[in-house]
Amino acid sequence: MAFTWSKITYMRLDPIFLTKETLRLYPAAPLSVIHEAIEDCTVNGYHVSAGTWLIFNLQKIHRDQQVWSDPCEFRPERFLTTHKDVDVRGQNFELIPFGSGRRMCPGVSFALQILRLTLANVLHWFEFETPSDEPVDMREEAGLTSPKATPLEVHITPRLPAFLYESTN
Ligand code: HEM
Repeated sequence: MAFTWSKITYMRLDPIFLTKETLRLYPAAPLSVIHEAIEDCTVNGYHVSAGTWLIFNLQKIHRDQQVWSDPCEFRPERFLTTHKDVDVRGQNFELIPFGSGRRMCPGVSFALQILRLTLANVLHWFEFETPSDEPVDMREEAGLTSPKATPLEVHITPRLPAFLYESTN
C-alpha cells in the first residue's frame, strides 16, 4: 500500500517544513517589491540597463517545474528529501519569499520563529474540519498579497482537556 502523508504525520513533522512549503506555494507577496538596477549588468543573457525597475515573480519562481516536482502540490516532506538544503533566507534563489540581497526582509528570523510557534500551537491545540468535510479550496486570487479565492470556512474544536485552555490570570 502506498504511504500517504496523513494529518498526523504532518503534525509530527517539524513545523519549519510546513512553513517553508506554505511560503513556497503562497508567498505573502506573490510579486516582489520593486528594485532598481544601479548599474548595467547581464543576467542569464539578458541585458539590464542601470535604472531599470525589476519586479520578481516569486510565485512563478516557487512553482518552477524544472526545480520542484509536482510544483503545485503541498508536499512539505520535500524539505526532508529532495530539497533538504533549500532554505528561505535568500541564499537559495529557487525559494525567496523574503527576497534576497541587502534589501531582503529584515524580519525573516522573527517571522520564522513566530510562524513556527503559532503553527505548532494551533495544530497541537485544535482540530480543524470543513463544514461539509470538503477539502479547503486553496486557490488564490491575484493581488499584492495572496488573498484566498473563496473565504475559509472551518470548524475549530479543542483537542486537549478543557482546563488547559483556561487563563491562569
Ligand atoms: C511571513 C512573514 C514575512 C514575509 C514573507 C516577508 C517578506 C518580505 C519581502 C519579500 C520583502 C521585500 C524584500 C526585497 O526587497 O527583496 C520584505 C521587506 C521588508 N520586511 Fe518583511 N516579511 C515578513 C515579515 C516581516 C516582519 C515580521 C517584519 C518586521 C518585524 C518585516 C519587515 C520588513 C521590512 C522593514 C522590509 C523592507 C526592507 C528594505 O526595504 O530594506 N517583515 N519582507
